[in-house]
Amino acid sequence: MRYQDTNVLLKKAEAEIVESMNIHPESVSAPRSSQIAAPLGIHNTPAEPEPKPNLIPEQQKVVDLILQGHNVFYTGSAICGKSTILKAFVKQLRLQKKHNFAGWTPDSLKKPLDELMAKAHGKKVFERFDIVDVLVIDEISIVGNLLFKRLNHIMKASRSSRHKGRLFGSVQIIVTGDFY
Ligand SMILES: Nc1ncnc2c1ncn2[C@@H]1O[C@H](COP(=O)(O)OP(=O)(O)OP(=O)(O)O)[C@@H](O)[C@H]1O
Repeated sequence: MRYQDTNVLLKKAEAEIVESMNIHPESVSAPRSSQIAAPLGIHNTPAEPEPKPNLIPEQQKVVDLILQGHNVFYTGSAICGKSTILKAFVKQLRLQKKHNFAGWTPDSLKKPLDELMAKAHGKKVFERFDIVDVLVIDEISIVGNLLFKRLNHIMKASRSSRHKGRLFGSVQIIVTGDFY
């Protein structure tokens, strides 16, 4: 989006300069256009990745609560900065070597509960479940209540004895998304 905007600006600036210099637009070749644009500080180079924005206090507060280990649900209208929060705390959790991936796909959860329970007791999945510290669920508006309940059920049953029976097997739950 930003890259497109830059191109529009570049074209506009070029047209204005061409007009003021009384040059016929078709006679302006590509290399010349970049020479014209450069003095204006507009460069026709590929877009660089956007720098990470500094979090505003509300965003930082959510990140802090998550890093303190709270279960958090945060929401807000489209493009209000939810993913920016997510990227910030996932980065921090990774630095703390916390595991946040249980290895499930949405398809896994379509399977019968018994099958999922049995798998969750299998060595590999069990090990993965057991080391999970944080479960992050994005786009919560498309996650049905039943799926959420099943997930709780399976995690309660599959985590090792010290976490067994506790809500989501004591895994920290972060939920985000919007309903707009
Ligand atoms: N604190 C901030 N300062 C400056 N820009 C920010 C800040 N937080 C977010 N942004 C910018 O706002 C835009 C939208 O942010 P983000 O993608 O995090 O929103 P979102 O709520 O996740 O959007 P969506 O609802 O589409 O998933 C991005 O370009 C992002 O870089």
